[in-house]
Amino acid sequence: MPKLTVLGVGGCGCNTINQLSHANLPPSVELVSVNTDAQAMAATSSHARIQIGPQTTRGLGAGAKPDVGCAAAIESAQELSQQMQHADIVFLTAGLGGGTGTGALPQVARLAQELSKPVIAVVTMPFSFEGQHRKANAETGLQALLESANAVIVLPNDKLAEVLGTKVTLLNAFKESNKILQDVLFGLATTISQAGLINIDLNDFISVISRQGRAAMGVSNLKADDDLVSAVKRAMQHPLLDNIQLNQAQAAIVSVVAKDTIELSQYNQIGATVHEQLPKDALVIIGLTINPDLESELEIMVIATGIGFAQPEIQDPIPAVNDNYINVHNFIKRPALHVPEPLQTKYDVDNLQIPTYLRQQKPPTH
Ligand SMILES: Nc1nc2c(ncn2[C@@H]2O[C@H](COP(=O)(O)OP(=O)(O)OP(=O)(O)O)[C@@H](O)[C@H]2O)c(=O)[nH]1
Repeated sequence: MPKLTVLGVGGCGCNTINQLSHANLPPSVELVSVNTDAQAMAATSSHARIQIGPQTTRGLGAGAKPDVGCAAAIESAQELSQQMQHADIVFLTAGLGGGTGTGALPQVARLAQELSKPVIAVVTMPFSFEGQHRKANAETGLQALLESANAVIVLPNDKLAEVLGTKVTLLNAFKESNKILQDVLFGLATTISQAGLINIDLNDFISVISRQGRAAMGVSNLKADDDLVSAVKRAMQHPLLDNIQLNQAQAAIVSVVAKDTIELSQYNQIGATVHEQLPKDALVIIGLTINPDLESELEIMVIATGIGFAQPEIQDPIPAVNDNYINVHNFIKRPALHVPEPLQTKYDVDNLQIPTYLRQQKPPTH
């Protein structure tokens, strides 16, 4: 079974790993926490831990300096490479804007690239109220990452307030943002290892995710009397993702799970809707798995890759006051972000949930 290795780098990356470790992911997914901050990392639950840059940072974090994060990754390059060498696909995740994630993530992606591993990175951009300095750090880190990772999925933290409402707690908002990676991992791990009626194998995945650039990902399901075209579009436009131009995507992988009553016309419609959103010459791979016990009519997962670099958004939804105005950084520095209760959201949570067939799937036996 293909092995997916996920490295969460820095405070945000380790929060995500911690959350994933409670998510009952398939055994083919390996979770690794990577941090300069020894104390914060010790509180993260994962399969493996790598404290990077023990000489450079003495276990005390990178102090919001990306140069320090970068030096730490270089110092620990051997350990990082060893951890990734048996992976079939490498996932990287971090919050950009601080020191460790911003500086180390592009280095880790480069190491994975040297090992010829396909790399998907999922990163957050800081809230506007965290200030210009963090924002500029994050933009620089993102550019460096786009050069070394293949597919980069960007989640601007400002979208959390926009989509979830300003009353959502910070912990719940983070949980929702970290859940996107969880959905991707469930989708990928299960789809590649599952024999479908129309099969998607690891090589199909690699040919799609190897396209350099930004990426989009989403899942949705179709209930009785629902509109199929809207369900496909929902899977292609996750509300927490950065505004990206799907009409520039070079490739997409679409995994459809359906009851045995799926009609040929529905299958065609899914393909046609995905093609309509992408350039004419985009590579689209569609897999189909039949599951007679599915709760909904259909479940759709889409990953679109190779998207050109979108222009950064010009206006700040929340004006930055100064770098110390609200220090989210210190807030989230608390060890072991606990996993909060399910939250109420303004959008239709069902359409963003992990597909039922993935949730209900029993871990494969080796
Ligand atoms: N969505 C989300 N964003 C987070 C989370 N934790 C931190 N962030 C964001 O990520 C940015 C970077 O914070 P950290 O990950 O703590 O920083 P770091 O990479 O460890 O860097 P140093 O602490 O300077 O070594 C913050 O400015 C926040 O915008 C989280 O759990 N979820």
